[in-house]
Amino acid sequence: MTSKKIGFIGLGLIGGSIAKAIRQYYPEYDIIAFDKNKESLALAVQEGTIHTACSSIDDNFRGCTYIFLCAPVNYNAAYLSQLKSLIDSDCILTDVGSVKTSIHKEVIRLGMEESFIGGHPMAGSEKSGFMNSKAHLIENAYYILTPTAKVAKEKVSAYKEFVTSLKALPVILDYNEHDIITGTISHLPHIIASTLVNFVHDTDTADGLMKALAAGGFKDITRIASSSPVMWQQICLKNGENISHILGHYIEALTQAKEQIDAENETALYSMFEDSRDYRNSMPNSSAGPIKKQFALYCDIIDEAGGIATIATILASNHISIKNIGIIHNREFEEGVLRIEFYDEDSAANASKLLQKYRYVIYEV
Ligand SMILES: NC(=O)C1=CN([C@@H]2O[C@H](COP(=O)(O)OP(=O)(O)OC[C@H]3O[C@@H](n4cnc5c(N)ncnc54)[C@H](O)[C@@H]3O)[C@@H](O)[C@H]2O)C=CC1
Ligand SMILES: O=C(O)C(=O)Cc1ccc(O)cc1
Repeated sequence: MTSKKIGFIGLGLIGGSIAKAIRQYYPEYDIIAFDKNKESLALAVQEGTIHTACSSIDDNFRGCTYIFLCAPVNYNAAYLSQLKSLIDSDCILTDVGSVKTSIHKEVIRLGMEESFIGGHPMAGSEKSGFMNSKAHLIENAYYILTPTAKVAKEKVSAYKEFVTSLKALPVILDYNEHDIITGTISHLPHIIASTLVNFVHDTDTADGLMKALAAGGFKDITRIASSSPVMWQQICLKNGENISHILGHYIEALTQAKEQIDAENETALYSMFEDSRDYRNSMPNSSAGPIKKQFALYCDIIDEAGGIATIATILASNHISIKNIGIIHNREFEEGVLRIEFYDEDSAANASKLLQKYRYVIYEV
């Protein structure tokens, strides 16, 4: 296998996760990175994810097979001009930004279309930073590619194959269409989550009862309100036109709901909840969606010191890796149960069998 050099500009949640996936599947590749956060770079070198921490976008980036732009969207576009003189004709320049039209316009303006294939992994979370990055993050997730009109078909095929080899699912889209679709299914929900959280903050009682009583439903639909403010500020600025248009339609939908409530329109209100339930339930629960399928099981544990450690030891000694573990309390599990999340379906199934053998009560929801 030939060793290749891959460059990263921005090594946070997404850049770090892709770099870790490359390290896992291509241990011989040379990975270099520049990030304004020196601590992230030092950690990445220390963990063996990257070989070279660059202090700027310098000559180290010459000779890269792929360069990934993984900073917030404004910065990705701003770095293109610096890269122009560093890349050769074989290099595939790509990004992971949540908005595509703005970076494509800059690529066209700079005459870099032959090198650029836009990218957007539909995976991630409200967390940010290299310390939260994981090699598994993009596994089984759709990975949108937006090639320019002038990039060679061979480059697109090679890049598609590379994305597939990292266990993601490439999907080719036009960059304008991308921004309308993600504006609706990703940018709008983030705005709804943030405005809803701020609305509760602003209208809460003096003793903070709303905050204290907020239940599972509120928390389910507002998880993403904890996302990076700089990232979302830049997404809103760069996809502003689409988002404004989509928000306008969404406000009409809210107004309609208000009218149905004011008119006590029983049929319309029932239909609203029936339609949403049916459509939501028809969405594939497989991992091929913006939010990856979670492979979790729930387990009753004896409320005593060391209970979690015992389970973790049983699983670890059977080579089953835990992705996440924690006690949850909600209406479904009033007493509180241990939720254990795994990286894949097989691990969850094996863990369930194993723990039942040890007489644990397991719920698979
Ligand atoms: N967070 C998510 O779930 C997803 C994010 N994206 C996109 O990925 C990109 C990165 O997002 P995350 O990794 O989540 O954010 P992050 O905040 O975890 O990482 C961004 C990294 O870029 C670095 N950075 C910021 N400004 C920089 C600059 N001027 N020069 C060099 N480095 C700089 C930061 O230090 C940080 O390490 C964004 O463009 C975002 O739109 C795409 C898919 C999912
Ligand atoms: O955490 C979630 O559910 C997300 O929606 C993550 C996310 C954030 C930004 C993107 O461009 C894509 C995915």
